[in-house]
Amino acid sequence: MSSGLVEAIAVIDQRLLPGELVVRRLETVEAVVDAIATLAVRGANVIGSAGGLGLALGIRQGLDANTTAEQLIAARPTAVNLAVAVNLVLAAHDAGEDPLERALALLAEDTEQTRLIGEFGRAELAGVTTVLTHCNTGRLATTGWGTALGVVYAKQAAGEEIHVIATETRPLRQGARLTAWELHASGVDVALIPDSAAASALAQGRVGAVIVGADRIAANGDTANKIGTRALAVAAHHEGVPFYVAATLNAVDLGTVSGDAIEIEERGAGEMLEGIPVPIPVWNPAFDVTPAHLIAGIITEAGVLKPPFDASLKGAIA
Ligand SMILES: CSC[C@H]1O[C@H](OP(=O)(O)O)[C@H](O)[C@@H]1O
Repeated sequence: MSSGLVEAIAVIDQRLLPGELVVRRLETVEAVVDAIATLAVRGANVIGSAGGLGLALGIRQGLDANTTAEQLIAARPTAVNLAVAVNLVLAAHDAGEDPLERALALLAEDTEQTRLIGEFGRAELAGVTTVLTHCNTGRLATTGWGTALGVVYAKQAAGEEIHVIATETRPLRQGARLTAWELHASGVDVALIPDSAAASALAQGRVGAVIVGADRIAANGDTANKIGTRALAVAAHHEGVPFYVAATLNAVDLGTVSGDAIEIEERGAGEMLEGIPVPIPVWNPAFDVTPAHLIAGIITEAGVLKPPFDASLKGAIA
C-alpha cells in the first residue's frame, strides 16, 4: 500500500475468533460496510479506523466521496468513532490532502491515545488488583492495546498485580471469544463469568473496580456501551464498587445532549435464536446507556475526567 494508493483493506474476521484466524481482503466499499455491519470488524475504535480507510478506498476507486462517507457511517449508528473518522478523512480529501495518509494517521493516533488511556487508568486504579470488564475493548477493538483493556495491559506492563473478571457478553460473546482469549494469550490472569453472575461477583467483594469501553459519550457523560453495561453500573453502584468508562475522546459527542438522544442499534433475531428453529419474537439492542451519575470517571487520553462531566468533557474536547 503506497501513499495515496489503497487497493484493499486486510482485516481479521472477528466473528470466527478464537477458533479460526481468518484475514479477509476488503476490495470494495460495500465489503467494508458489510464487514462493519456484520461485526467481522468490530469495536468502536476499529470500526472508525475501517471507516476512514474505506473512504480512502472508495475515493481511490473514483466513487463520490460524500455518498461513500454516508454509506460507511450508516453501517452502524451508535459508535460515534465511525462518523468522526470518516468525516475527518472526508475533510482531508475536501482540503486536497491525501485521504489515505489521513486515514493512516488516525490509526497511529488511536494507538497513542490508547497508550495514554492505559497510563492514566493505571494511576487512577492504583492498588486495584481485580477489575471486571464487559465486551471487548482490547487489541482487536483498537489499533493499540485497548481502552478498558488498555488499563489492564498498562498495569501488567508495569509489573502490577491485575486479575480480570470478564463477562461472557451475550449474545455475540465478545467477552468469552475475544477478551478472555486475548488476555489469556497475553498472560493476564482472567476468569470468564456468565453475564448473569456479575452482580454476585460484585456482591461477594470479588471486584475492586468495573471498567468498560464506550461507543458514544453524550455531553452530560451518559454513556452508550455494549448491552449489559447499564446493569453492571447499577450493580456496582449498589455494592459501592467504582465504575469507570475508558474511551478515546473521539467517542465523545458533545452534539448529543444526553443519553436519551443516542441512537441504539438493534440487531436481528438470528443472534439470539441460534439453534432455536422457532420464529420467536426478539428484542436485541446492541447497546444500552449508563447514566452519568453512576460513572466515577471517564479515562481518556487527556486524563481521567470526573463529574460534573458536562464541564470536564467540554474542557477536554476544547
Ligand atoms: C474500544 S471498543 C468500544 C466498544 O465497542 C464494542 O461494541 P461492538 O463489539 O458491538 O463493536 C463494545 O461496546 C465496546 O465497549
